[in-house]
Amino acid sequence: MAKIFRVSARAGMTRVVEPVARRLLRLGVSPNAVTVAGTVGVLVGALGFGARGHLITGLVIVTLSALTDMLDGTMARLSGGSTTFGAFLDSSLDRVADAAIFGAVTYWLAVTGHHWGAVAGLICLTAGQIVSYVKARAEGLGMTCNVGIAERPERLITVGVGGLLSGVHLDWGLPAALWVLAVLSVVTVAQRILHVYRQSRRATQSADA
Ligand SMILES: CCCCCCCC/C=C\CCCCCCCC(=O)OC[C@H](COP(=O)(O)OP(=O)(O)OC[C@H]1O[C@@H](n2ccc(N)nc2=O)[C@H](O)[C@@H]1O)OC(=O)CCCCCCC/C=C\CCCCCCCC
Ligand SMILES: O=P([O-])([O-])O[C@@H]1[C@@H](O)[C@H](O)[C@@H](O)[C@H](O)[C@@H]1O
Ligand SMILES: [Mg+2]
Ligand SMILES: [Mg+2]
Repeated sequence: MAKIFRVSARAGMTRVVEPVARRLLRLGVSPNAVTVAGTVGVLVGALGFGARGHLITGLVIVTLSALTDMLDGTMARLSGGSTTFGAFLDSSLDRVADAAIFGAVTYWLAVTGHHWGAVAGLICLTAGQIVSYVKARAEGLGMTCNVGIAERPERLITVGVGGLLSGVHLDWGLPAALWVLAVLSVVTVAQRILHVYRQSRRATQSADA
């Protein structure tokens, strides 16, 4: 369900993203520059504003910056210049951005006395990084791992909805969203490990046959 929604959301976003990508390419901006700039934007929004309790300002800056993650790949594809380093940089800086976002909200919850919310934030931070690591490791071993109930867009949107609710003084919003996401992230880790297990078992069976 979330996957179908994501695919159609992505198709819709492409219509907006492509003209911007073409224009940036004409201006001589490289996909790698956009990848780096988007990450710096997330760091400023999350650490400079979110962690200090300016949730709405942080949310706006982080959302605009995180959306550039669709722009860099589109620019690379349009220019026929997708690179191995670009793919590596994109995924690696996504991990930095995710750490800043979940680190920021966890810190803010901890210093404002929402200790159980902070615990959920820590689970989201670590489980989210494991979700990505499991996929990267599987791909490094020649397998695929495009499964899971809480992939990156779902994770960002869920924390974004929580940040929005707490930002308009519904204080339960962020802790509640983080607890939902903590469960979904742990489930995603399990789904991915199971997916890799099945692939490797099939590979062993066909090698034996
Ligand atoms: C209660 C539970 C509720 C759950 C509800 C959730 C349901 C939501 C369902 C769907 C979500 C819809 C999302 C919107 C569409 C997103 C579509 C999508 O799939 O986006 C993925 C992308 C891009 O990913 P990626 O970087 O992997 O792809 P690229 O297109 O860039 O291609 C990569 C390849 O390109 C080449 N390349 C790249 C770069 C480069 N420099 N050189 C290159 O060569 C190379 O070949 C690469 O391999 O986007 C994302 O993942 C970004 C997420 C977008 C969503 C943003 C939403 C933000 C919302 C909130 C922000 C949270 C802020 C919280 C802050 C709190 C307060 C501080
Ligand atoms: O595994 P996950 O974190 O849900 O989602 C991943 C992104 O975060 C990563 O940056 C990208 O390069 C991967 O292809 C994958 O889409
Ligand atoms: Mg990208
Ligand atoms: Mg990315």
